[in-house]
Amino acid sequence: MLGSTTISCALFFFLFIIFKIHHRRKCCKYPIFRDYPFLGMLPTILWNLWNIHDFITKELKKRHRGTAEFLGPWFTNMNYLITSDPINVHHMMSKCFDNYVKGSEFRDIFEAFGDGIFVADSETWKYNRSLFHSVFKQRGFELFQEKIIQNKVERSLIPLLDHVQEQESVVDLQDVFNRFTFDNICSVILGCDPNCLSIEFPDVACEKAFDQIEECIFYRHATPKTFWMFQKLLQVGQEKKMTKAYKEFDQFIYANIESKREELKRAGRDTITSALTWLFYLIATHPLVEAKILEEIKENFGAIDIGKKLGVNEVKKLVYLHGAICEAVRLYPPIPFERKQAIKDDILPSGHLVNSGTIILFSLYSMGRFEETWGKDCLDFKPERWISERGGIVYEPSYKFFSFNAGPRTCLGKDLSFIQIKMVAVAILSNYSIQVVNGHIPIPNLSIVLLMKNGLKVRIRKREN
Ligand code: HEM
Repeated sequence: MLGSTTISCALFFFLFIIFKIHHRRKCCKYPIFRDYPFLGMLPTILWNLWNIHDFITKELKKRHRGTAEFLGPWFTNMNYLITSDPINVHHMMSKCFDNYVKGSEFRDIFEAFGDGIFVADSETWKYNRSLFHSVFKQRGFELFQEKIIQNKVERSLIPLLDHVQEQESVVDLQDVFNRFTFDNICSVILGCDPNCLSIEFPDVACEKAFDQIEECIFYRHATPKTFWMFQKLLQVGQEKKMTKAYKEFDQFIYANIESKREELKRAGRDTITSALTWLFYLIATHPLVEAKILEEIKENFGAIDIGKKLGVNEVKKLVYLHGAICEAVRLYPPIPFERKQAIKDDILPSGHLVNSGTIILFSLYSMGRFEETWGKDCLDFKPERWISERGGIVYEPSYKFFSFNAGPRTCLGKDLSFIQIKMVAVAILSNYSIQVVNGHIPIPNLSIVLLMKNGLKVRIRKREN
């Protein structure tokens, strides 16, 4: 009797597995990886996690219109449609904007960002957006930023770099930029400068805590929700780190202001740090580009002495430098992937079916590296790409150059970012030459902001003006 029950159960189990495998194959017309029984496509992701952005790019390039489906382990909701097709981006970010939202699962994953503009949808988002818009688009805000950055460059950045070059020591430029942008954002939001950028390189617990939060959010994308919720309940693994970091970060914020501003910190600090770090890496490894940037600075402003500070209006004239920044954020987008969820069923221009509730992942990293979009030299660092025959800046539609998002949710800090990056780049490049330490290989980190895992180790030398 027991024997026949066991056999029936085993048969039922076997048939269930066959049915499930068959059903998943039928539903998933454009798989990105091999779909293993029970574990789905997760093993391939975990195996290649160390190199995830390049790996996904390579796989997407082989798929129809750079779009494919990812199925997570059985009985989880971890199913994504991944795309890097600009026409799909235009469809979801602009044409059918109302059908693609951040959604409640996004808010769960990004809970550390509270209910701010980055996670909000519909009316809450509209309200937040108009609030931020009214601040960022004021001329006074631009000038306020200009003053803060000029002060920071003159009083902290230049003295620190002078000190480093006198000592002939190696410095982590990414750490320098992190401290610079952290001081800057605290000055803007909190009205006080924590002075993290100083020759003592003080330990800043709050800053590290924020990096930790971003790393944990990245892992939540690569883990089934039930799994990370369970980890959170038991307070183990990444989730334990997340809670600790969150407490530390909150202590700092509450000690300084009453309302939380995590979202602005992500916008204003990490993205700029990322853009500056990759930009300097690319410039340091492309001497011809460096020479052209210096030439442009010289042509516009003559020889620049250490104390000379360029303002908003001056840096706007630097077209070649603008092209170099566009190239840096095209090849290394500070936010390497984005996520949306469909409200209703839809069909994408690429022909892929979207069911209500489908989660879409946009690989911004892959989008900057597609030959169909950027041509055969898509992997080259080529600021000339952004300069028109008449010497102006080439305009590329945001659904193609997606690093600052597209449609109604386009980044509100885009113009401000170019100004900040240019001011810092001119101050450094006109005073110092940068050499990446021999053998230092920049490895992208695993986080929601694309930084270098081991920083950017460089030596600096004073320029003979
Ligand atoms: C190189 C620098 C930057 C890059 C590449 C960048 C990129 C982006 C991207 C991709 C988004 C969409 C994020 C998402 O929806 O998940 C975004 C949104 C946003 N960014 Fe930036 N950002 C940069 C700098 C800044 C700065 C300096 C600020 C302001 C101080 C800022 C303010 C915002 C705001 C407020 C949003 C939300 C817009 C909305 O949802 O309506 N960003 N940014």
